[in-house]
Amino acid sequence: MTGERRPTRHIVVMGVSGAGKTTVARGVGELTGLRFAEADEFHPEANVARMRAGIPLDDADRWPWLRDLASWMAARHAEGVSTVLACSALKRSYRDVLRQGPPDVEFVHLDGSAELIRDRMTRRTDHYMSADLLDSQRAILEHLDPDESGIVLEVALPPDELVAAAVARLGLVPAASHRGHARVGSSRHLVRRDAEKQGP
Ligand SMILES: Nc1ncnc2c1ncn2[C@@H]1O[C@H](COP(=O)(O)OP(=O)(O)OP(=O)(O)O)[C@@H](O)[C@H]1O
Ligand SMILES: O=C(O)[C@H](O)[C@@H](O)[C@H](O)[C@H](O)CO
Repeated sequence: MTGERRPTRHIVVMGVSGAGKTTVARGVGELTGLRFAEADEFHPEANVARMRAGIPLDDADRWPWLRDLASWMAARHAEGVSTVLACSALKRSYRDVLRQGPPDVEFVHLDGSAELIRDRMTRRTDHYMSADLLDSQRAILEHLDPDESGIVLEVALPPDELVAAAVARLGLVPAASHRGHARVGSSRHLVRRDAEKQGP
C-alpha cells in the first residue's frame, strides 16, 4: 500500500451537561456531512444507571468510555471519514484520551451561565441527566488550555448561530446542499485559538 490516507477532521463538541452539545454537534454534522456521534450512546449500562440515579460518574467510570470514543474516531479516520462528536470531555486528562484516537482532535467548548444551562436542563423532559448533576460537572470542568486545539462558543446564542459559528471558525466546508445557506456567527462572540486547519 503506497496510497496516503485521506485527511480527516475530528471535532468534539464539549461542555457540561445541558450546554447544548448534542444540538450543536448534530447541527454541524447536518451542515457539513461530518459523521455525527453521541457519546451518551457509548456509555455502558452501569454508567447510565449511575447517572439516572443522580450519581456523578468518576474517573474510573469514564476511562473505558473515553477510550471507546477515541477508538471510534480512530476507526473513522482509518476509513477516511471525518467526525463530529457530542461529548462532555470535561477534564484535560479526558481530552488527552480522546486525542489518542485520530491524529488530530479539535474541540468546541460550549460555555456560559450555569443558570441558563440549569434552566434548559429543567425544561428538558426526555433525558436521564437531571439538573442536579450540573454542579458536579461544573466542579470538575477544566477549560481548554492554550495548547489545545479548539474554540469557545457562548451558550446563550441560538442553535443555528452556534452551528454556523463552529463551522466558520473551524474552517469546515458546508455540504454542497447547504452552500449559500450557512449563516456565519458574529466573531465578537468567538474565541479562535487554532487558525491553521483546513477541512478535507
Ligand atoms: N443554543 C441553544 N439555545 C436554546 N436552547 C438550546 C440550545 N442548545 C440546546 N438547547 C436546548 O437545551 C437542552 C439541552 O441541550 P442538549 O441536549 O443539546 O445538551 P447536551 O449538552 O447534549 O446535554 P447532555 O450532556 O445532558 O446530553 C435541550 O432541550 C435543547 O433543545
Ligand atoms: O462525563 C459525564 O459525566 C457524562 O458524559 C455525562 O456528561 C453524560 O454523558 C452526558 O453529558 C449526559 O448526557
